[in-house]
Amino acid sequence: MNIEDPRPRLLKLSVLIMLMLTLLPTIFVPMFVAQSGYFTLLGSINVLMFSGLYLVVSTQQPKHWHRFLVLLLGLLALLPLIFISGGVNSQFAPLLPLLPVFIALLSSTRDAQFLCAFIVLFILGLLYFQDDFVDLTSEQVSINKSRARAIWLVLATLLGTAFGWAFNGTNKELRSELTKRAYQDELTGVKNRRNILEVLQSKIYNPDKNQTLAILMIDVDFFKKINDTYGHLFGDTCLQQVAACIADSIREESDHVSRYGGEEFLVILTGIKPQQALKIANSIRENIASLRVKTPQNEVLEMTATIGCHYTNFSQVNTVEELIHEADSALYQGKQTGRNKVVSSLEQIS
Ligand SMILES: Nc1nc2c(ncn2[C@@H]2O[C@H](COP(=O)(O)OP(=O)(O)OP(=O)(O)O)[C@@H](O)[C@H]2O)c(=O)[nH]1
Repeated sequence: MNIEDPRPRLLKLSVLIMLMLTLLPTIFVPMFVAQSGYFTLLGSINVLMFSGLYLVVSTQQPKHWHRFLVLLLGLLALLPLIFISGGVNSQFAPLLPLLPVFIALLSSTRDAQFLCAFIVLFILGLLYFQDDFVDLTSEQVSINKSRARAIWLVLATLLGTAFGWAFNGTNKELRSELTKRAYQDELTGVKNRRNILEVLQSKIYNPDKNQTLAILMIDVDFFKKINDTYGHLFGDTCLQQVAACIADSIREESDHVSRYGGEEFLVILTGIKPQQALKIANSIRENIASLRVKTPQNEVLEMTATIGCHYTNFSQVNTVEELIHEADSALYQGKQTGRNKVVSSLEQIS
């Protein structure tokens, strides 16, 4: 359960930006500036590469290797242009520090770090072998100026990578906080209603149809009276204790507990036999009944809960609503017939 990953959308947008960044200068720059035909040739090849890439990322489901393709084509587009236009003095060289930022946002911090190391070595190599390249711009630049530009390019690349790194760290924290808030009940820390409904939904629509399940709808008895007598804050403390008590009574690996709303909790027990389900339901009821909560007046409060239990098999379930309705009906029956009991669709006990 996770918030949607924005990177596939970012990837598509980035490829579109790269396409525009190659298409527009290839068309318009020759209209205003006299330059070698090689630039137009390389520009046209880049336009073709990015058009193809845009087609791939916009027509296919996002795949991990798309990000590497973007990285590879980005380098293939940029490096030859830099080679023929003056190395570290090229007008394209300032685009190099942007690449690790792009890759950090589109792929991962680790990929950005690798790319950063590659670009730094590339810049140093450009400076070292400066005189061995053909510079089609024929611009004369002193060695001191070239060194200064190389230093600034290296610094900008390192800073760009550090920015991507920091951004990804913060983004990861925010996303996990957002996921937690979206799926966890703030008061009790157990799953919230949305979360448990998604768990049920996924179990109904995914295979393993022969798996059995029991749905327990648990409602604290006379909770309004607790609130009215001791106040809402104390009521909240009681709900926290009940939630913890239910969580302690179920099997961590196969069962789920949620606060369905107000003083109502929904529990899912999976891959379980009917008698086991009733045993767990009953132990939850007994454990809640044995809770002792100290009131603000230093009294000791005892609580009870009524539990509606519906037992079935995923092959017999069509909708989540149908399941909830069955457990709700059993709970209603329990409330009508005295509370502090488990009422099951299989049999009634205690
Ligand atoms: N403290 C607290 N109270 C809540 C919360 N959500 C719902 N309630 C209260 O829970 C009470 C539910 O009352 P009722 O639905 O009448 O049920 P009940 O008093 O438990 O009676 P039965 O369910 O019939 O046994 C109401 O007073 C709500 O205000 C919450 O988050 N905190």
